[in-house]
Amino acid sequence: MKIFDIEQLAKADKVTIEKQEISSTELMERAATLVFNDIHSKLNGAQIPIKIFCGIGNNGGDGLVIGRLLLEHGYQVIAYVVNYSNKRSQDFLLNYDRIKEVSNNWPSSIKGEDDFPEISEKDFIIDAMFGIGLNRPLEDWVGKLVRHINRSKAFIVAIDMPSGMFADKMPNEKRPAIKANVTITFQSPKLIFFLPQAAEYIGDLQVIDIGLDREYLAKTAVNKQLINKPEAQLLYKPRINFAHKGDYGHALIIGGSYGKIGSISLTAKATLKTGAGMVTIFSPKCGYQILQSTVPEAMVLTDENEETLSNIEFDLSPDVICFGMGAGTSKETTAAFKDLLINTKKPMVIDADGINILSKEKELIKELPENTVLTPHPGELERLIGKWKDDFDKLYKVKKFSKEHKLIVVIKGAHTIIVFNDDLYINNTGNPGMATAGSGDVLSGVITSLISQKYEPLIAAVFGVYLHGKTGDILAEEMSYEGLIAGDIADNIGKSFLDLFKKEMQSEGN
Ligand SMILES: NC(=O)C1=CN([C@@H]2O[C@H](COP(=O)(O)OP(=O)(O)OC[C@H]3O[C@@H](n4cnc5c(N)ncnc54)[C@H](O)[C@@H]3O)[C@@H](O)[C@H]2O)[C@@H](O)CC1
Ligand SMILES: [K+]
Repeated sequence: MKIFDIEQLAKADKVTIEKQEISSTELMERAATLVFNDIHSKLNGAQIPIKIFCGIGNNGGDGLVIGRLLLEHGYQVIAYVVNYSNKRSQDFLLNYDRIKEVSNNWPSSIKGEDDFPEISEKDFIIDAMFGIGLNRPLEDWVGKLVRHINRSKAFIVAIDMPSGMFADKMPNEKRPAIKANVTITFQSPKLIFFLPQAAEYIGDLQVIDIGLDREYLAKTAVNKQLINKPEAQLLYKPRINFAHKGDYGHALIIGGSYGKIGSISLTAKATLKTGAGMVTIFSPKCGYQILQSTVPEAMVLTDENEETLSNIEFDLSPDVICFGMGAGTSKETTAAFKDLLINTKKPMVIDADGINILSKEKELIKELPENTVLTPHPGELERLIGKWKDDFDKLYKVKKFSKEHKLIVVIKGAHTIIVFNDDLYINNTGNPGMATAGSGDVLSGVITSLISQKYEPLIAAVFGVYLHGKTGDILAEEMSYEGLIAGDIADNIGKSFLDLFKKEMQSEGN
């Protein structure tokens, strides 16, 4: 799914109004009716106090339409107009008149702190103060109202965006924004919704298709994509009949140290389970027996050193090399990694201590082959590119790093983001159950495996992250978040392939 910029969305509204020959009021009615339908289906007529905070622009207009529809369906609604400016939008004014027609309780106006209503924990709040039109800091008293609403602990549904949130700046103490339980957004999610620092403001995200002009949406180029099943399906390369294991490549997994052999064992297993034709593991000597018994399908080569890697020599020609899991960052391992980089120019995936070594020995970064995939978790990323001010600054720095070194960076997190040049691919699978030891080692194996099967490294990273997360989602349903461990993900990657083309269950009666 494309993720559009705010300007593109505003343009899409305009184009839609022209091409569908509808008024902006009709488009607002359409959008707000869809939100109403959703809320109505969940509340199902429940007589709970609903308080709607409306701005004076079109986001406020949405709030008034939702309020009118709720009143017409017998809900208890109080609408407030947050009077932060005198510049009311046309569609706000029109809908202000319309809501008066269905209720004697006219919307009351909030002009300052004295007008703040009491909000109980049991209230249901609809936040329609600001949407994508917010373009300057909130006035002091409006910020206070936002904090007042947040403090209430009431259930909050934000329309289009949590009010106070800018599309390109993180909320913070000085820049307050509504902390919604649910954000219902129109047509396209906004990038900020997927950044970790915004998570506590967004709550559960729902995207509503309000029927903006298909042609405009299809033609307009974006550099941000959300990866769901339809996008992942397009990345899959079907297998041919009569294939043999050579067709799916030979992956070499290098890493491990005394006490950390499990990491490469997980990576190797995931590489095989994702479909690589052959896997060889290179580890310190102490890994030999463990690896031969835990991953019998893989071949094992060992370093002359017992406990850490010191000299990575092999007499084979792998299609891809994955380096770093459990390797440590000792002097000798660093030297061995350096030799490996200088002597081989195979496609590479670098994880964990591989990234830590690159962070310490920055000149080694230029030895990485173009399109190498790096898979840092936040701590590793910070060591690699330095501290960032906020998540936007982080993305800026990673894009710069990617362009400068021609590398693909997989920023691991709740929504893992794959960065290549200025392009962002935001993954939408995965769950908190996957925050478990070794989950990253498995991901490296999945990506390595796809490269070995001749997927382009960027596609391998995007598709691999999707499959890894999807497997976690399928397993969490079977075994809970708590019960899920990395080995389960490695063992069950096949389920995410099966799921790719599985027909969704028809609802009963269909
Ligand atoms: N344009 C359309 O056709 C549609 C728009 N829709 C809604 O319209 C919203 C955008 O509406 P608007 O562009 O009117 O903007 P908003 O309603 O988000 O903001 C209201 C207005 O306040 C002003 N403003 C910005 N920052 C301010 C501040 N800090 N203090 C005081 N005033 C400030 C701006 O001039 C802005 O136009 C969307 O988020 C969505 O909710 C939906 O109804 C769908 C259709
Ligand atoms: K809002």
